[in-house]
Amino acid sequence: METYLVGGAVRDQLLGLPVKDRDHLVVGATPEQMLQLGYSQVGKDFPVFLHPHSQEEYALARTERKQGTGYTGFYCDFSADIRLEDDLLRRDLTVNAIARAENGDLIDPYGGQRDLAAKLLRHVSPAFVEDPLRILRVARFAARFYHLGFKVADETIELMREIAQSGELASLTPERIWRELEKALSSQSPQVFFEVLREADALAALIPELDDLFGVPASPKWHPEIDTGIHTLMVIEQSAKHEYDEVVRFAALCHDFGKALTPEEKLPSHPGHGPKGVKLIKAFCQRIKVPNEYRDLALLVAEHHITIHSALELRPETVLKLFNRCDAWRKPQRFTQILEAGVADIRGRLGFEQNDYPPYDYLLAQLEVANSVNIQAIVQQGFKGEAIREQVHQARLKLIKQEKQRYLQQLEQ
Ligand SMILES: Nc1ccn([C@@H]2O[C@H](COP(=O)(O)OP(=O)(O)OP(=O)(O)O)[C@@H](O)[C@H]2O)c(=O)n1
Repeated sequence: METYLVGGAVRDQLLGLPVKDRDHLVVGATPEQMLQLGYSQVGKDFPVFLHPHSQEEYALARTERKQGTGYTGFYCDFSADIRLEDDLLRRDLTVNAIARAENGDLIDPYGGQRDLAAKLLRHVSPAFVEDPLRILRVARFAARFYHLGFKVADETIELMREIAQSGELASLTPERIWRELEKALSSQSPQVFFEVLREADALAALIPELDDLFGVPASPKWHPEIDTGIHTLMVIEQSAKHEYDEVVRFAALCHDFGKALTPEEKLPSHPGHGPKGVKLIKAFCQRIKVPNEYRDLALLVAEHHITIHSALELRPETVLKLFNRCDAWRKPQRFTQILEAGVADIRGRLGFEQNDYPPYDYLLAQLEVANSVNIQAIVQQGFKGEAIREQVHQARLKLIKQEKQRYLQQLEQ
C-alpha cells in the first residue's frame, strides 16, 4: 500500500500558505488491512480512517459515479485496485488534484501546478457537474484566493452554469449551503463569492434576496454606485477589509434586502427599507438554517441602520430607545458590531471608502455615559418596581442630553 498527501494541504504548500488540515490518500489497501494496522474508521459513507498516532485522515482511493438525482445519488468504488490517477480524476479542481508521495514527489496528472502558476481555478473533468456543491466550493476558493490573483476558468464557469440550469442546486441541504456561505464570509474577499455565484447564474437559486437587488437603483447623491446589488457587495468588501468578523459580514449581506420591495414609483428612494427587510431576512435565515447569533445581528442592523447613520441628529429619547431595542445594556459587544456594520455600509459606496463615520464614536460614548447610571443607588433610595425603571430612564436621559451637548461643542472646536 502507498499513501499520499492530497487536496488542500498540497495546494496550500505549493502556494506557500499555512496548511490547516492534512488529508491523505491510501492506494492498494482494503478497510480490513487499515483496521489491522491500527487505524480507526470514521467515514460513514466512504472508508476514511484516522492514523493511530497523528490522528490525520487517511481515505481509501475511490471513484464516484453519479446515479440519479440528489446530492446522495453517488455510486462509490473503493476497491484496492483503484489507482491514484482514478481518485484524483473525481476531484473538483486541478489545483486540488495534486498528490505528494512520501518521498516528496508530486503526482499531478491533470495540470494542477500549471493552473497554480496561471492562477486558474479549473475543473478536473466533465464529471465536475455531478456535484452541485462544487458551485459553492469554487466560488469560495475564488473568494479565498482572489488577493493572490486567482480567477475561475471560463470553461469551469460554463459547467457551473450547466449545474445551475439543471436545477440540481435544489438538492443541496441547508446545512451544506450555510457551511459554504460561512466559510466564504470568513475569506479575505467574500464579495467575490457572490460575484462568482452570480456569474454562474446560481445566485438566484441560492440567495434570491441578494440577486433581486441587482438592477435596483438608489439615489446617486448617497449612492454614486447606484445599483443596490453592487452596493451590497461593496459593503461586504468593506466589512472584510476592516477585518470585522463573519457575523458582521453576514449583516452586511442582508442589510438592504428590503430595497427589493420598494414600489417602482418611489425609486430611487427607499422609504422604510430597513424594517421592510426584516421579513425577508427571517425567511432567508430559516431557509438555510443560519445560527441565531448571525440572524439576530442581521435583523438589528437592517432595522436600525438608517437611524444609526443619523445618530448625531437624534433626540436623546431616540438614542435611549435605540439602546433599549438593541439591548445594548446586556449586549454591548453586539452593539459595537451593529456600529461596525454601519461603518461598512457608509464606506461601501463609490468614492466614500475613506469617509469618517461619527455615529460610531458618538453612540459608544453615549452608551458608556448611559451605563454609568448607578442603579443600586436608585434602589437604595427606596424606589420600587416600575418606579425604578422610570428613575433609571430619566437619569440616563439626562446624561445623554449632557453628553450630546458636550459632543457637539467639541466637534465645533
Ligand atoms: N465536493 C468536493 C469536496 C472535496 N473534494 C476534494 O477533496 C479535497 C478535500 O476537501 P476539503 O477538505 O473540503 O477541501 P480542501 O481543498 O482541503 O480545502 P480547505 O483548505 O478549505 O479544507 C479537495 O481538495 C478536493 O480534492 C472534491 O473534489 N469535491
